[in-house]
Amino acid sequence: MSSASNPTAPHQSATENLHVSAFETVLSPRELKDAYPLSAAAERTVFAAREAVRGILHGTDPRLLVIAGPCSIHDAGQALTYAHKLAALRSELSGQLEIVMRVYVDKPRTTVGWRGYLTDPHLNGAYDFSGGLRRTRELMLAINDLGLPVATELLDPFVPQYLFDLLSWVCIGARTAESQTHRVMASAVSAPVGFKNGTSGNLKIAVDAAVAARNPHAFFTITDDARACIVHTRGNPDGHVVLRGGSAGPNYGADSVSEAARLMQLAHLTPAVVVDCSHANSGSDHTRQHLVWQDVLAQRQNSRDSGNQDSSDQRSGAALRGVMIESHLNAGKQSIPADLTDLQYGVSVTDACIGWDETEALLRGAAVDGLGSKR
Ligand SMILES: O=C[C@H](O)[C@H](O)COP(=O)(O)O
Ligand SMILES: C=C(OP(=O)(O)O)C(=O)O
Repeated sequence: MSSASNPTAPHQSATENLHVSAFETVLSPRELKDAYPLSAAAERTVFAAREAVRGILHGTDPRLLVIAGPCSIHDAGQALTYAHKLAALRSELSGQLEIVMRVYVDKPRTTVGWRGYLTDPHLNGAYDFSGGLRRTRELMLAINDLGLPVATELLDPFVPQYLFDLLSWVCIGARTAESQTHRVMASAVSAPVGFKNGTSGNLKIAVDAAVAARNPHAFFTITDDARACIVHTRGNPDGHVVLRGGSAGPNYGADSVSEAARLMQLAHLTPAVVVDCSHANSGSDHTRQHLVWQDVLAQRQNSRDSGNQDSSDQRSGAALRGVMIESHLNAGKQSIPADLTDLQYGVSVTDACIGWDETEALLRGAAVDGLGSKR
């Protein structure tokens, strides 16, 4: 497989490339897929998980979608250790929960910071994209091969061409849900896509994004051979809303969920909501994620117990289809040290995560009768 070529200095004129220091070629999607082809086992995982997630979102499968995993991947070995644990729990709890692993490799930043395993796999600012693409595809394949489906945030508009076939659930994040580039890209995604509310807490951004992505579009991208092309899409019918809180505070409560459901209904979308227990819903304090988690479960329970079909509890519980947690092998977070041998094992290098023991306890606690079981 060819790899990235050496960076070349750009042609500079009075009006061009004034702020560009180098161009560097990168491997094509086909080269990457030839090196790491979709295995039969991974294809089965992805196909079945997408069907299951669609069933949950559209209300034909009563189980709870759970998206769990690190805020960001920074070490493939540690991610696989986590995946083995989660895969075992997924098969044990599959009657009640559809568990998908967060494998987030392209991180949006508020200003600057480490941009993720795909962009900077060596965590040193070298931006070895080709190495990051190889490592990411190899890791996502290995996780799918375990029978554990993969969820990720799509940030860079060309990256999906390299990974689409491995993804069972996709997120468009709070910083990009209002971006047309991301909305039209989502219209092409073969998996269900969740749109987050804006960092301000603006919920309409997410609903508008799902409406935009449901429609056909045409946009610039690259073919498998990395030629520039226009792709024409049919629209994604499985867009939904992910509530992550905002600058005014959390938005996981019954009133917020019910308002999201109302706006989705008005827009002729299936009212399907996923609650992110982290980010502004926990004030980025991992020790508070369990409070959000318990509230989501209580809303689902209340909805089942409530006789009043028009109550806010009933509406919110009925719309709540999924929950996301940021979870790693060990709790907390760490800064990336100058000497990478100083990294603590299994601890997030971006937002703080809960540890494995708490993750297992939360997942087992959710898999109780009455919250939705596969018949
Ligand atoms: O999910 C991770 C972070 O919340 C997101 O990447 C933004 O991080 P930052 O505000 O630290 O840049
Ligand atoms: C960046 C993330 O979330 P948000 O877009 O909600 O900030 C994330 O889930 O990693």
